[in-house]
Amino acid sequence: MSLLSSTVAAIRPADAAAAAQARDRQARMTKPAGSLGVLEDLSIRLAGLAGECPPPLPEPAAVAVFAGDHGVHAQGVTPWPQEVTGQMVANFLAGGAVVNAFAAQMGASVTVVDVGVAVPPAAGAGLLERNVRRGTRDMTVEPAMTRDEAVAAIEVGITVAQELVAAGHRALLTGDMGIANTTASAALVAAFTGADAAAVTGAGTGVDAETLARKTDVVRRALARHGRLTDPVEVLAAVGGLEHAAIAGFVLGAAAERVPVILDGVIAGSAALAAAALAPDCLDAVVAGHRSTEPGHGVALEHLGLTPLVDLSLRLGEGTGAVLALPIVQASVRALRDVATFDSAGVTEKQ
Ligand SMILES: Cc1cc2ncn([C@H]3O[C@H](COP(=O)(O)O)[C@@H](O)[C@H]3O)c2cc1C
Ligand SMILES: O=C(O)c1cccnc1
Repeated sequence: MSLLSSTVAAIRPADAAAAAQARDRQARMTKPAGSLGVLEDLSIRLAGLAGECPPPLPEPAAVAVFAGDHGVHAQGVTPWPQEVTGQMVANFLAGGAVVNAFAAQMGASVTVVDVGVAVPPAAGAGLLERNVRRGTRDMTVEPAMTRDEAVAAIEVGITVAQELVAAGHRALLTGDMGIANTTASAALVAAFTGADAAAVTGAGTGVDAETLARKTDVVRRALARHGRLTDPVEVLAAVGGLEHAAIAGFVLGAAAERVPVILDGVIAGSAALAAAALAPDCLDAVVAGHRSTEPGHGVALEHLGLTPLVDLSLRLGEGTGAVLALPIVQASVRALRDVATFDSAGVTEKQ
């Protein structure tokens, strides 16, 4: 059996008994019932995922930044040159990017994975070199990847998740780097949700009105070029990116390991649509870290039935929004684990 098939087969639904235990404990903790709002639901979900109440604290945490380039860059969908992807990979490794600063603040490690960079930096300390090909093909002309390339990139993501869990991590966070990848993200969201190109295509790194119109047309042409696709791997291969495929695999790998995975922005949201189409139960492991300003991100989250934890008008990627949500996820478990009950603390309950 392939790694993808065995991983999908290993994904099981949440444990209802552990979730019920967590729900019961939330009602007995020394606070008015329901007063922790979304954090109560989150702790119940994480208990169901772990199959025990309380679940393990989601730490240590690891961000995996998957980097890849895009043939659709040739269509003028972003003002940034393609070589910025590889240059930013070097910046992540040197600790100089925003995700490094946020990860240092939150006590998370940063792992950088070259799954499809066109011009990678010279082999540097710490880079996971798992390059499947040096960038995708132009989706407006032909499928961005072959099916085999898409599966290989998915399996890179699964393997990285397995390696991080084997190293002791108990929270996985998605990160991305890939100039032009908001175009592929928009195409994936449209393909998986049926939304119109105009409803899911956004400004990305900050394109002008003319570029946004061209980008929307590129997404529309790519969707028309590939027709209606139903198989999730075919969708990824047609209009996705190597980092999208790897992030889909990373989500599946985390779910199979029953470790929570916190999603970043539109790149992760669009990749999660593919993961959920391959194994719907993987969503029990998924936490939406934040909502980015990209319109396709809100559409993806709604389709997945996920509520983002923070909404700070970020539009960066790299894993930054996922890292900001990490302490909220950790606090939800800490409360379930450490807060006394009315009985144990001798606090009188309401009449
Ligand atoms: C310096 C720099 C750092 C970044 N960090 C993340 N992105 C983000 O922007 C890119 C997607 O936007 P678009 O589709 O408009 O090209 C991705 O690489 C994403 O991670 C960056 C972009 C730049 C330029
Ligand atoms: O939603 C995101 O994460 C995003 C938005 C713009 C550019 N890069 C990433």
